[in-house]
Amino acid sequence: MSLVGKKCESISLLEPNRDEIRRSEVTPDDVLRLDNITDTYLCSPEANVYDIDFTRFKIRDLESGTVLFEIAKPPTDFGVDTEGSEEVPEEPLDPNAGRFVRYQFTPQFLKLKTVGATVEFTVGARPVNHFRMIEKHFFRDTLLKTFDFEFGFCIPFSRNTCEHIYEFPSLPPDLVEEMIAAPFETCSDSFYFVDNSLVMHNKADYAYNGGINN
Ligand SMILES: CCCCCCCCCCCCCC(=O)O
Repeated sequence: MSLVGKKCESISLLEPNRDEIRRSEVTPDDVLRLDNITDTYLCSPEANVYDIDFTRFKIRDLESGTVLFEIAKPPTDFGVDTEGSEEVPEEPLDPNAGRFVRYQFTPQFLKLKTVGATVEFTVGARPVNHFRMIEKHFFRDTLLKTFDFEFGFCIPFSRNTCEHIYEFPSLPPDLVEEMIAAPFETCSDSFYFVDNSLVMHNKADYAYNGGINN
């Protein structure tokens, strides 16, 4: 299927296969070809039939070891119902909650050469084969770099940790200045595939003006 440019709204799903897994038609090759940030999410939250749940994320500078960002998901959040007698899971109001992250870094971040991103995640009852993330970073209409990371195989009900190495692209100084001056116009799409089927799509945007008049 063609997913060229920003016109990515109409994504259909195949009929459930014999395992009743709805496989997305969006392939790794489709997203590798994208030359702009998508206007929409290319799969629904329900596409995550493997119950992959990111529980911890850390970014560190590999040269100095400095931790630049760290977040951990609190244990499963339960609310109390109006009777106060029984705990019931809270329903998120926005179905896309948790699919978008906003990062605020200082200009020094753009001088880094390699960053390690450690992610911890759990998986549900199904074995997860060929878990792969393709992540595309853009500034405005310019593709800065595509990262393609393999998580490999995960056994059912496992908790997994791995660190992926981001090698920064060489950015011209005038582009760096523009990125610093234009907070949140740098953004990324992260596409997660299991067995070449899109199961999750997350988005992020970035400001690199931390510490400058703010
Ligand atoms: C400036 C272009 C290269 C940028 C490399 C950025 C490395 C930061 C890794 C953080 C990505 C997290 C993405 C997410 O949360 O979905």
